[in-house]
Amino acid sequence: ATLNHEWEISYQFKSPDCVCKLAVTINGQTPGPTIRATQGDTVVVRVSNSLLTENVAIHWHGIRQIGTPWADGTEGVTQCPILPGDVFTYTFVVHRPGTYMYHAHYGMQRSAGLYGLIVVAAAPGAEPFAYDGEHEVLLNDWWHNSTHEQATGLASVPIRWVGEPHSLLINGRGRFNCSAAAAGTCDATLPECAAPVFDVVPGKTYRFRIASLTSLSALNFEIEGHPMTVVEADGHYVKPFVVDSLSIYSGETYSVLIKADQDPNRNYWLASNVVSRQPGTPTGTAVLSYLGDPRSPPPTPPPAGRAWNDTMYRFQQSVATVAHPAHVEPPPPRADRTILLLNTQNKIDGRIKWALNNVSFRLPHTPYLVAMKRGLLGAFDQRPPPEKYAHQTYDIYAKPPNPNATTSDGLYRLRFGSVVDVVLQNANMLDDNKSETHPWHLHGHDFWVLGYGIGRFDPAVHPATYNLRDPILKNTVAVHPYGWTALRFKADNPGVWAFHCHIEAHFFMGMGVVFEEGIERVAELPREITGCGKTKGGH
Ligand SMILES: O=C1O[C@H]([C@@H](O)CO)C(O)=C1O
Repeated sequence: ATLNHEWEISYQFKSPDCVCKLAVTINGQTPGPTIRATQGDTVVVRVSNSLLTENVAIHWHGIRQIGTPWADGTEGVTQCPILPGDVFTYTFVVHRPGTYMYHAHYGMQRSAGLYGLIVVAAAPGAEPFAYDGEHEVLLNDWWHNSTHEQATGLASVPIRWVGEPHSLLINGRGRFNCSAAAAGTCDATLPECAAPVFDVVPGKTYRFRIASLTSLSALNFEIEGHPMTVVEADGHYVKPFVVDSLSIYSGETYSVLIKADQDPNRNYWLASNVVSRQPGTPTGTAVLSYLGDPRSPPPTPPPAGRAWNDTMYRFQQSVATVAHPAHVEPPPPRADRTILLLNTQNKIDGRIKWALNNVSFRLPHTPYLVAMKRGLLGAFDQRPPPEKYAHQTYDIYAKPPNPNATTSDGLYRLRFGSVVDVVLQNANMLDDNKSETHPWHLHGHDFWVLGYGIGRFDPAVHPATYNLRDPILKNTVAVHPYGWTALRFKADNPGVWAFHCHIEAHFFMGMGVVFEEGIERVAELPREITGCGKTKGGH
C-alpha cells in the first residue's frame, strides 16, 4: 500500500512539561503523529515548511532507504534544506517490520520538538513472540531555552554547555516544578502536561515499543513491579532476556513484553531516569493503569532507577543483546577494511569540539549526494579522513595530549559490496577522569554488533573475541565510557550516509563521519534535493 501524509511544520506555543515555550511541531503536535505501516508499504510524506525563518529536513531513522538515498533527510549529506515556504515530498519503502522513528536532521532542530515514531507491522505470525495489546513509549529530554540559544552557546568561547535537561518527557509530557519556574510561565493544571496513562487488563501480556529521542541523556526505563522481557532492538528480534531496568540511548528502540500480573487494585509508575551523566533532572513519569482510573496515582514513589554511574549494568545489557536464535543473520566472516575511530573532545580556535582521529566533522554546504553524483569538485575536502590513530600508544585514560584538532568535511569512500569494520574507541575528555557514553547511529544500514570492551582496543587481540555466531543487527549502538564497540556492515546501499553520535550537541560539535558507496549506481536525483551551495542555479 501507499500511505500518504501531509505535514505542516510550524512553531507553536507548547507546554510539554507545564512550562510554555516555542516548539517545532508537525500539524500542531509534538511529538508528531506516529507513522503506522506494514512491511513493504510505501510511505509518502509531503512536508511543507511553515517555520517562516528556519529551514528543515526530516530523517527516517532506521529506514534503510534502499534505492532512495535522497529521501534520507540529512541536511548537507543527502539534500539541501527545505526553505521556509517550500514543500518537499519524501517517498520511501519500509522494508523491515519493527520500531523506528523520525526526527529533524538540521542543526539542533530535533531538540525543538520535531520527532515521532514509525511502527512497521510484521506479517501475521512472523514474530517470535505473542502479546495481547501494544503500547508505545517515546522518551525524551527537554530544555526551556531554545535550540538556537543552545547551539550558539556550544559554539561560543568559553562554551556555554547545554547542561542537564529541565524535564524528562514520556510521549511528550513531563512535569516541571512550577514553583521553580518564572512567574506566569508554568501551569501545572494544563491537560497538555498531565501524566500519560497506559491501560492494561489484569492477566494480559503487553508489548511496549520504547524509543529514545533524547538530545543528550542516556536513560533507565522501568515499569514499576513489572520485569520486562526484551524482544526487539532497532527492528531486529532479540534472544529474549529479562531486565527490571532497561538502559536506552538516544536513537535506540526496543520492544519489551510485560505481564499485567501485579495487584490489580492499584496503579504503577512508568519511570525514566538519567544515567551515565550525574543527573540533575527529576524522574520522568507516566502511569500504568489497571484501574481504568488514571487519577488514582500509584501509592509508592516513582522508581529512582539504577545508580547513574553503574556502567557495568549498562555494559552487561549491551553484551546480552544478541539475535533471536530463529532470526540470526550471520555476519560475513571477515572484513575487507577496518576503520578505527578514536573519539576525543578537542579544541579548535578555543572552541570545544569532538573529533574522530583528531578530525572534527563539519557539514558541507553542498550535499555530498549531489556533489558526488554530479562531480562538483571543490564542494568538499577531497582528502579522506584518517583511517586509524596511534592505537598502540594512545592513553585513553588521559586527557588528549594534543587537544588541537582540525576540521574537515572529507568522507570515507567504501568499495561497493565490501565488508567494513568500524571500531569506536572512547577516551578521556578535556576534563580529568571523565568519559561519557556515546550512542552512534549509522544511516542507510544496519550493522552487526561484534563486540564491546572497556579499556583500550587491541586490533591484534580483540577481533578474536568477536561474536560472529549470533550478533544483533542494529542501527544505533552505545560506546561506553573508556570503552570500545566493534561493528561490521556491508557497503551495499548506494548513496552517501552519515554515521554520528546521536547526542544532538555532540554531532553539532563535530562528532560524526560520512561514508559513500556505489555513488555510480544511484539513480537520477530528484531536483528537489538541490538548490544550495554549488547546486544553486539549476545544476
Ligand atoms: O561536549 C560536552 O561538553 C561538556 C563539557 O565537557 C564541557 O562543558 C560535556 O559534558 C559534554 O558532553
